[in-house]
Amino acid sequence: MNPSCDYNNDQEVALPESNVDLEAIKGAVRTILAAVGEDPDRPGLLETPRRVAKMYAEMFSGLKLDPGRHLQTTFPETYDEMVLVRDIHFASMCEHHLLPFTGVAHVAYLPNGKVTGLSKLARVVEEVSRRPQVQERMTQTIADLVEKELGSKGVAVVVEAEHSCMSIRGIRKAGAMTVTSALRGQFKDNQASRSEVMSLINQ
Ligand SMILES: Nc1nc2c(ncn2[C@@H]2O[C@H](COP(=O)(O)OP(=O)(O)OP(=O)(O)O)[C@@H](O)[C@H]2O)c(=O)[nH]1
Ligand SMILES: [Zn+2]
Repeated sequence: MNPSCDYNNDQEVALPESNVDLEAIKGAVRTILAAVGEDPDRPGLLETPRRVAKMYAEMFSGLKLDPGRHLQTTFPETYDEMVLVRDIHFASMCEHHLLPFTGVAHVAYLPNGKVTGLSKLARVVEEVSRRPQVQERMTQTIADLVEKELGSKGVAVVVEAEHSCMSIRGIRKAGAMTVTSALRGQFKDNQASRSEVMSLINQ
């Protein structure tokens, strides 16, 4: 770790202190540049290791955070119908190729005596997305956090994403969308609830 890094003062994005080892990433990027036949010391590439290190600090900023903490802001409410926040945009990193997968998450829950702030559901998606992972695990992680922290009677999470490891390399199928879902409680067990949430998500 490099606790003395000054990237935390960057205006673009607030990063948790020392969430990655910036110096190690810079060294690794130099090695990769040399390995692909580039000259890491040519002027156009001199700043690239620093930029890439900063990018990874941002893309992996959720690794050491507990996204569940956002859901601890709750308000007692008797409202017991579904709450759905649709189209929460995210960018995550596929753990197989370290290439982005991007798309939207839809998060629904059935309150159990309390509701959380709507932005907190988006904060959970944002923070969970900032890790290297597969889409299936990201989907489950969000559902598990909402179920655990809110004690919800039902949770449904649907994630739709395009994986650049499938669109710009390999099989090169741009536009192919991957859809994953995680259902908990009533949304899993009750056919009518499940149909209702899925039809609202797909509207
Ligand atoms: N299930 C799942 N697979 C993913 C995800 N992101 C990437 N992959 C897949 O991970 C697989 C890795 O397969 P490998 O055969 O080990 O790697 P590869 O030779 O680079 O595979 P190709 O992409 O087919 O060229 C690929 O099929 C990717 O499409 C994800 O979020 N979930
Ligand atoms: Zn991949």
